[in-house]
Amino acid sequence: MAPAVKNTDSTATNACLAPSPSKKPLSMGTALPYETRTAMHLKGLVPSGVEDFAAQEARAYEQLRNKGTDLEKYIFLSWLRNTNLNLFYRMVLKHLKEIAPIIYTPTVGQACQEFSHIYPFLAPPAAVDGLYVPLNEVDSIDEIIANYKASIPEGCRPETTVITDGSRILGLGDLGMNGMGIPVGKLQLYVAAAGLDPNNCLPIVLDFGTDNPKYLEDPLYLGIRQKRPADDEFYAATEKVLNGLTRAFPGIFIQFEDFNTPHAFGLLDQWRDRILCFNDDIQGTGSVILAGFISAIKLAGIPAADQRVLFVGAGSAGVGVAKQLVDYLVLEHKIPEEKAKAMFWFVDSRGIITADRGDTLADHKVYFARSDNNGVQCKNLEEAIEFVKPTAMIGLSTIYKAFNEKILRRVNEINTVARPIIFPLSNPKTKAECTFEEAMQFTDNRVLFASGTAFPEYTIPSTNDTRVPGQGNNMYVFPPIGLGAKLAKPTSITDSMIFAVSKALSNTLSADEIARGELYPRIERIRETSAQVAAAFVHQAVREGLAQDQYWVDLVNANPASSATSEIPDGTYSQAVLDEVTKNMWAPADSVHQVISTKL
Ligand SMILES: O=C([O-])CC(=O)C(=O)O
Ligand SMILES: [Mg+2]
Repeated sequence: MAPAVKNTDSTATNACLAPSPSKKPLSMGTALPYETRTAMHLKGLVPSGVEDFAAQEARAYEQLRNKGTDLEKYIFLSWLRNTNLNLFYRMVLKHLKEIAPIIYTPTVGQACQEFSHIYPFLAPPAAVDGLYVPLNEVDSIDEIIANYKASIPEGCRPETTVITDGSRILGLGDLGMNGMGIPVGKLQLYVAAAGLDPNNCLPIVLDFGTDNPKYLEDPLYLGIRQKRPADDEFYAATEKVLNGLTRAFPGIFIQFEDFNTPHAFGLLDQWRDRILCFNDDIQGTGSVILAGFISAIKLAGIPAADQRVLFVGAGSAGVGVAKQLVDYLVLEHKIPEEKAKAMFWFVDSRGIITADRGDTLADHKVYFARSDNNGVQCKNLEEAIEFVKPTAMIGLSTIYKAFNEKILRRVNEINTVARPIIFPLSNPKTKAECTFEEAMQFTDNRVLFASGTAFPEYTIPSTNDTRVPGQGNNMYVFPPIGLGAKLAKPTSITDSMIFAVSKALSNTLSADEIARGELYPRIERIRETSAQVAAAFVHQAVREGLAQDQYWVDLVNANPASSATSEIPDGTYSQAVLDEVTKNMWAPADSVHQVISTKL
């Protein structure tokens, strides 16, 4: 893995890690030198051994490895984060490939389902996860935010927030307040992947009830026990929270996450031109899948215009992804919009979505409804495959094993020339349409693959060649978008910025990764690729005239990356901007002296 990028100004970098007079001192335990222990009246309160961060890290890693299940590992890591933030991030960065599937998908899904049962007994102010905003308290949002401000170290100020109401957590459905695990997990990825300062990241759950009877009846459920409000009340309450947030923290970057589909689209439409916000499931997933798709069509062996893409599942993510792909085909491959749109079919629980199938389509499904079906209605995936003869299948159905052996073999058979593109994107593992191993086995190892959740590598038995599955997960894009937004401070996040991000991500692939048929960069180098993607984002924000931070405007103007217009962003960046972005990435401190030298 690339070494953690260091900020040149370690004092500024770690200001929020340092003990502040009014707060509990940073827990560095066994790493505190004798003289500091004496000064802090801690002599005799810790074992006498003084060790460096590397030794602490080795002990923490040993303890992690000794946990029997992934959920126990998740609980241990949450505890570590709350007790020693610096150590937690040192370990996460060092073992990201191993730890990401625990703090993030798939284990975070199980952690959310169990959230009320595994909730720790660490109480504020010692440990504050973020904001829990109950529906009946939205009028007290200023007070809630003031409480939060008082709980974080002096000098820190939230600049990035991930907000959910838990109504559609991954592919797991309505988990109510238990969905808090997602903003917490996403923000850990912001820090690990793109170097956001962890103390300036704010997870928020809107505890607006749940329609899931399992939780309403669970005696240990910690959210409010009532059904979700009607739309009017939902939007009015959300508005109060968002207004409170932007009042307290002007310019804060807001990521909407895992709202049910109508609300995901509704909130984005309502807010995207008013505040600095972004929907990760619509725009983030769309962007990351576009990046994988760009890479896949380069390797598939047929012209882009000959792709026939079958989407399985028609929620916010699916439609968001398909719209990004249409835009790309129009802008990049100069395919007229109607023709590009006709390269896509959607299957939902009633079969292929057509204009004449007899049901009232949800608004977001109308754009892709087919009207060239001559009255033919395909009722299920098998029929749809025979009708469409897809070159690419993108699963966002949350139906476990929907891409079974028969389906995969058939898609492989149809694609004698092109390599089949199979993206089982549903999350977590228990919802994935197929595994990497299955996709390899049932396509004679020809598949171009990306999944939403992390799958193990696969070794082809006959050749002993080990292949790495692409993780088509928005973790490759939301962290750099958040970093780029924090730096350039655009007034809003535009489609062109998202487009630039996809192009930039696809450009990060190394020659070796491309040669091995991989569609995403290896996770071990995610800090490096996040910096590149963030740099492209900053360039695009300036190019569009929306960046408000004069420093970045001047830097980009002095170092233009290309002559791309804002309509067709190319995802390029200059070395000068990349260097500066890299310098602005937070990294955990390497030694106790680095943390305490200026503060004690
Ligand atoms: O969290 C993830 O892994 C991807 C995502 O946003 C979702 O599935 O809702
Ligand atoms: Mg999500």
